[in-house]
Amino acid sequence: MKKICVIGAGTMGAGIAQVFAVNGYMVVLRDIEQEFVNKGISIISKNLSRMASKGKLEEVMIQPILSRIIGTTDPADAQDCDLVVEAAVENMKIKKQIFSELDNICKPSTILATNTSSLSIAEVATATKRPDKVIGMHFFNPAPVMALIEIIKGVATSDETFDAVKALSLDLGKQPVQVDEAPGFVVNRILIPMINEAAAIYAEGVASAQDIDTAMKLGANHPIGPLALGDLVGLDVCLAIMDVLYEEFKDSKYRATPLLRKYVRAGWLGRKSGKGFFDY
Ligand SMILES: CC(=O)CC(=O)SCCNC(=O)CCNC(=O)[C@H](O)C(C)(C)COP(=O)(O)OP(=O)(O)OC[C@H]1O[C@@H](n2cnc3c(N)ncnc32)[C@H](O)[C@@H]1OP(=O)(O)O
Ligand SMILES: NC(=O)C1=CN([C@@H]2O[C@H](COP(=O)(O)OP(=O)(O)OC[C@H]3O[C@@H](n4cnc5c(N)ncnc54)[C@H](O)[C@@H]3O)[C@@H](O)[C@H]2O)C=CC1
Repeated sequence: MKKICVIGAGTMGAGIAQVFAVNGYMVVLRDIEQEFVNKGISIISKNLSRMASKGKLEEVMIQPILSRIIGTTDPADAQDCDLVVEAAVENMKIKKQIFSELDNICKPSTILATNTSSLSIAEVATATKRPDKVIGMHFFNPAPVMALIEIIKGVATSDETFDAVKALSLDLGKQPVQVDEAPGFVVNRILIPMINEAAAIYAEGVASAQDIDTAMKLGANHPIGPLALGDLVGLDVCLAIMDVLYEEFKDSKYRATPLLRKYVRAGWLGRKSGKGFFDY
């Protein structure tokens, strides 16, 4: 595989595009508005400069890496890509629309992957005529830093598709883990309910947001507190995951804390909106 299309230039799409470009792949980075594409590319540029300032990347490499990323709003630019990684919003209806469009645009051999946090790969695949080539390729935030990729097979995903995505993940320097489709896969089924619980503790006035995060950093050796992590992930994404877990398991332990929904309704999404549990 040489040419990758990343759909969505947001929190994850920009990071995923960076990972591929740094590893020598050509990347088409597509979003629905040019300003979102531009913002994604500027975040990548800033990250590369930060890496260079820390001696993690030769300054002279920045331009060649950026030149491998083509920003676009035109869906047709995915046409000659060997793999698509979709990182648009965590909404099944929108993902199915995207996959149906990609199925008509991309060459028959193209693998269509989704970076979904929790949604059914099998259901996304029903929007295409190539369910054997639809797979979950789940990067973690921030994608340039986190080593894990959960590779999630839908019921119809072929072994050939799985093997190709596993080999690609290793080529990116990542550590793939095989997951058979289940709500929330592995990490999110454990991690996001923890964030939700931290929000509940905060809502009940048990401790301040800062102290909840300090407690978990000092008491559980987490690198970042659960509320700051929720702000990093995006409270909209956290809420979407909790709603999927609750919908799929019908178990009240996955009920989203009302405060989380209130913040999302207020547009308090965390880092990406400038305010969540903390101000940015
Ligand atoms: C929701 C889903 O579907 C799945 C998910 O992603 S769940 C969330 C999973 N992610 C996590 O749990 C993140 C846990 N947090 C951490 O690991 C760390 O807090 C962190 C890596 C995010 C930041 O680390 P930190 O030590 O607090 O800050 P900092 O020193 O600035 O960053 C450490 C390194 O990461 C890099 N970095 C930090 N944030 C970055 C970003 N957004 N993009 C790129 N690089 C970043 C820094 O440049 C630095 O790199 P070097 O070590 O090469 O210098
Ligand atoms: N935020 C996180 O920590 C993680 C999120 N994910 C998953 O990755 C996906 C993206 O999440 P984020 O990057 O956080 O979201 P985000 O909200 O930061 O970015 C989503 C981007 O998709 C774009 N978009 C929406 N509809 C589109 C379409 N039809 N075509 C192209 N682009 C479109 C939006 O304009 C936006 O720029 C979601 O499925 C999420 O669950 C996976 C791992 C971690």
